[in-house]
Amino acid sequence: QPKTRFPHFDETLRDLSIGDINFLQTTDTHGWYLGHINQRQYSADWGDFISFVDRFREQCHEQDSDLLLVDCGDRHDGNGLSDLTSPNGVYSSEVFMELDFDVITVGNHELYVKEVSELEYNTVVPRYGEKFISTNVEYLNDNGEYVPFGNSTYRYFTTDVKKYNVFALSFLFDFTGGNERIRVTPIAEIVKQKQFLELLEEFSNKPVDLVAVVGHLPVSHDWLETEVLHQVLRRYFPNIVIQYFGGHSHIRDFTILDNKSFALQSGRYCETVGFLSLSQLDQDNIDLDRKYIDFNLQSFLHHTNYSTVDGFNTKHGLQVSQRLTDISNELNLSETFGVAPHSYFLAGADYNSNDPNSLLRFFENHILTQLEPKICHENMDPVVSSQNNSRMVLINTGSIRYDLYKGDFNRNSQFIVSPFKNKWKVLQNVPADVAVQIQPILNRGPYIMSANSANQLDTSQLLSPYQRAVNSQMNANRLRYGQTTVDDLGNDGDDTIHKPLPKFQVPNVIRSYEYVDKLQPVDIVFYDFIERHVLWALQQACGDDRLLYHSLVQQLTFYNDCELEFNVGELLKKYALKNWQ
Ligand SMILES: Nc1ccn([C@@H]2O[C@H](COP(=O)(O)O)[C@@H](O)[C@H]2O)c(=O)n1
Ligand SMILES: [Zn+2]
Ligand SMILES: [Zn+2]
Repeated sequence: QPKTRFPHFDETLRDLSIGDINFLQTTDTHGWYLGHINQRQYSADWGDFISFVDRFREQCHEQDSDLLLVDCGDRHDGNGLSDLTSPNGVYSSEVFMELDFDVITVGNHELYVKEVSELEYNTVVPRYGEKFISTNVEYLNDNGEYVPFGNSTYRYFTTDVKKYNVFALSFLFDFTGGNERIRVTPIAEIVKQKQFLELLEEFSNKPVDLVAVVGHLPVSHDWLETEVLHQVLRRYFPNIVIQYFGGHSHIRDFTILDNKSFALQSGRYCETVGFLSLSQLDQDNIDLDRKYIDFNLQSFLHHTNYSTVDGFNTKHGLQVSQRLTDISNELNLSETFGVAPHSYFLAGADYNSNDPNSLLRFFENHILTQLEPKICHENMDPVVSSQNNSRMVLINTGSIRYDLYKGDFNRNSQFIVSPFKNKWKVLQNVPADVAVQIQPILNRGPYIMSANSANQLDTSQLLSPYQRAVNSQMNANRLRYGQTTVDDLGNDGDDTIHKPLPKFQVPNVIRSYEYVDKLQPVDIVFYDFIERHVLWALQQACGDDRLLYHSLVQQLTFYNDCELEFNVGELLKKYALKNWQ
C-alpha cells in the first residue's frame, strides 16, 4: 500500500449517533483487505479498519454503550489477495481473522468449491468458536455427518456494557450451487421444521432483549424469504426488537419491517462499513441511526475524533497493514501486465449505446475473441466442427466483478475484474438463425444467479423501492462521485455526501460473434456456470424442433482443457501483455 492512503476530501461528513447498543457490519468483502488502490474513497485497508474498530469501541464504552461487530459472508472470490492461493483464501482468511467478530456467518462464495469450504470450516469456524453460526447451512464432516456450518445454529450471549441478552440466528438465501459437502435448507422449509420451532420456543421463554439475524440475503422488501422468516420470528418474539443484517446483492440498504424490526445491508468489497445504533430497546419507539461509512481513513478518523493518523493507528492495526504488504509482495500482486489507456466501467458506462468506456463492450470486442480451443484431455471429444464454423463466446455478466481502471493493470486487477475459474463448454454446429436468438432470450429472462437452478431474480428487484426511486439529492455539482443511498429512512445514510455515480442497465449475458458469413453454423462457447441457462435458451430458440435441440445437446462438450489459463481473467491478461505495453 502506498503511503498516500490518507485522502483529504473537502466533503462534510455526517456524524454517527451512538446509541445504547451499536453495530458495525461488513459484508461481501470478497477479499478486498488491501483496500482499493485506484479509489481514494475506499483506500483504507483491513489494518486501518482494525484500528477503527478498537477506537470506536473505546468511544462507545466511554459513553456506556455496547459495540457488536458482524460479518455476513462472501469473503472469497474477487481479489488477488484471496484468489491467488490454492485453495483461495489462505492468506486473506488469515488477515480477516485478525479481527474479532461477535457474530459471523457464511455466504455462497464460501460454498462453491469444496476446498474453499474445507478451509473455511477447518480454520475460520474454530477461530470464531461460538460466534460463527449458521442456522440453515450444513457441512458434511469427515465422519459423514451433517453439522451446522459454524459452531451452532444460534448464539445466545450477554453484551459487555448494558448486559443485553442477544439471541442471534443466521440464514443464507436459497442457494443451490454448493459443493458436495454443503446442504442448505431454504428458509421456507426451515421455518416449518420442528427442531427450529422448538429452538424459537425455548428462547422465547428465556430473557432476550434483542434478536439479531445475521444473514447472507438481501434486506430489500421484495426479498420474500426475509418476510417469511420475519412472520415466524414475530410469532415467538412479539415485542422484542428483531434486527436483521444482510448482504449478497452488494448494495447499501436499510429497511423497516415493523416498528421494532429493521434491516441493514452494507455494500461490498470493503467500500462500506455499516453502522447501526439502537436505543430504548424496551420501548415502543426505538431510537435509531444508520450510516454507511466510506472505507477510508478520513471517515475512520472523523468518526473516532482523531486528527492524525499516527494518533489513530493502533499497534495491531499497523501490524496487519504490514502483513498485508508482505503478502502482497509474496503474491507479486503489483506485477504489471500493461497500462490501460483509459478506464472501463461495468455499470458506469452504457453498454447499450456502445460507449467505448463500457467494460462489457470491451470484453465482447477484444477479450472473448482471444479464447483458443485446445484439446488436451484424453477422454475429451475433439471439437471437429470448429475450424470452419462461426463462433459465439458467451458469458454471464455476473462473472465480471469490477471496473477496470486507467493505468497499471497488474496481477491483482486481473482477479478484481474477473476471478472465477469457470470452464468453457461448446454447443457445435448450431444453425445461425437459432444461435443468434440465445443472447436476446437470456437477456429478456431473469438475472442469472446460480449455476444449477432455475432460481433467478430480476436485477432491478435487488434494489428496494426507495433505491429505485429517482435520487434527487442535494446540490450535486461541487461534490465528488460516490455512493448516494436512498433507503427507508431517507437519503442521509451515507456518511460522505456525494454526487450520484452514473448507473446503466447491465445485461444478463454478453457475447462475441466471429463470422465470415452470417449464414454459417455457429459453435456457441460458454461458461459451464451458465450451462443450464444456455440450454434453456436453446430449447426456446429451437421451438418445436425438438430433434434439433436434442441432437445439439447430445454433442455438448468441453471446449478446451479448461485450465485457469483460459478463463476471462487470463484472456484479459493476455490482451494486456499484447496491447498495453
Ligand atoms: N463460478 C462462479 C461463481 C459465481 N459467479 C457469479 O457470481 C454471482 C454471485 O456473486 P455474489 O457475490 O452476488 O454472491 C453469481 O450470480 C454469478 O453471476 C460466476 O460467474 N461464476
Ligand atoms: Zn457477494
Ligand atoms: Zn453472495
